[in-house]
Amino acid sequence: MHYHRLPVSYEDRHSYDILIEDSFSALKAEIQRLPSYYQRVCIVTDSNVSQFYLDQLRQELQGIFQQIVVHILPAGETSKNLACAEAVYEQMIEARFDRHDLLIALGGGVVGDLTGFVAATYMRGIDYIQIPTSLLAQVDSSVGGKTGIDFRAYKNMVGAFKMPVLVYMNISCLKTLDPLQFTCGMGEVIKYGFIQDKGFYRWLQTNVKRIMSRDLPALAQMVYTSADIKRRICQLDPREEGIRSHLNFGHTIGHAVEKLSSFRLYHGQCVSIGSAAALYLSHKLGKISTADLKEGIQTLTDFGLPVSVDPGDFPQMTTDNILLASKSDKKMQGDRIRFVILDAIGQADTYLDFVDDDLREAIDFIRA
Ligand SMILES: NC(=O)c1ccc[n+]([C@@H]2O[C@H](COP(=O)([O-])OP(=O)(O)OC[C@H]3O[C@@H](n4cnc5c(N)ncnc54)[C@H](O)[C@@H]3O)[C@@H](O)[C@H]2O)c1
Ligand SMILES: O=C(O)C(=O)C[C@@H](O)[C@H](O)[C@H](O)COP(=O)(O)O
Ligand SMILES: [Zn+2]
Repeated sequence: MHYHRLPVSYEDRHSYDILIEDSFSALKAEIQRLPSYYQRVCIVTDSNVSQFYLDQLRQELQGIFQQIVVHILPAGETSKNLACAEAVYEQMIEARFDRHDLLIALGGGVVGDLTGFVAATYMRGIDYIQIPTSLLAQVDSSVGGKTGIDFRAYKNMVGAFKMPVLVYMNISCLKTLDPLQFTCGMGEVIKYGFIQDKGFYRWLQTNVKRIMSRDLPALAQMVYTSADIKRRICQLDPREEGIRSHLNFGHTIGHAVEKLSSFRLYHGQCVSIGSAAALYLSHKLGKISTADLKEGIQTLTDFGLPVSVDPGDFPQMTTDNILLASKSDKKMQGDRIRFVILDAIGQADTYLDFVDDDLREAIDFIRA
């Protein structure tokens, strides 16, 4: 049994726990430990995850709630929009949900971000629990309370910070994740090595086989270390006023590529491509060696991640379009991009002084 409890404290007097388990069996007790009593719950999930885990979750929740409502979204990024959020509001209004009821997000980052956003906005805010089932959601999106939706294909353009009351991870769920989606999660995992923890980066490099074969103890260690790194950063800076921006490593050009692919490329793949560009720029500044750059690219590749886009597959991915889209992400300071670079492997910083030609060079590096 893998059992870890990681408390996340924020804004002086608030906190929630992250539970890392290998089943759902401790969930009921964890909900009963929460300080509030909830009459009703709405489980938001998607069309894939519901087939694997909805019945199990319902069983676990028997006897805690007077009513269990379920909302199933079509799986995938194209559901992370206002219309899908509205459909959840409608169902909650029909079932007469009020602020004392609860939402549960059962699924990947799409379900988690959207459910968190509904929780932040329904009647000006109700409680929600994250039950992340994808690797990406366990290592990243379920922690830290960044919630939101895409708006007119702009990634996460509308959203709110809303902390969950509990994050419950069952790492056994990772067994049913398809290989491509598993790889996507690795894009965010490797990010933690790059920005924060060289020892973890080395551990990942020496454990590729165990991780890719989903050896449960290896996954437990990896999910724990990742969630712990994210937890520590979010505790220091819950609203991204400083160090939390380091979690955006790979995301400026990554979000641009994700948008221009019309979400045909997955978030984790785009983070990997964006990381390759950010490694290139860190090298250009003389912060990391040529060997570090090559090794970084190799590490991403070893976990099956892409490090470039083929403009033949995506004709709209011109250098200028990627540059323009990078500038329309949320990380502008005046007319300059707040770009996350590495000072060294395991140490991130932000840099404001890239000119368009620097960025074009990095974009050309990832346009294979
Ligand atoms: N809020 C944050 O801090 C944060 C952090 C990182 C990413 N994100 C967001 O998260 C989203 C990406 O999350 P994702 O990669 O989990 O995508 P996702 O939610 O679309 O899940 C990926 C796919 O895996 C399926 N799936 C999930 N768990 C499964 C399981 N256990 N077994 C079988 N299938 C399963 C889903 O149905 C989906 O088809 C993006 O929208 C991204 O912007 C948010
Ligand atoms: O939690 C954070 O902070 C992150 O930046 C984590 C990222 O992996 C995640 O993709 C996040 O949603 C990006 O945030 P955004 O503000 O750039 O949309
Ligand atoms: Zn991300």
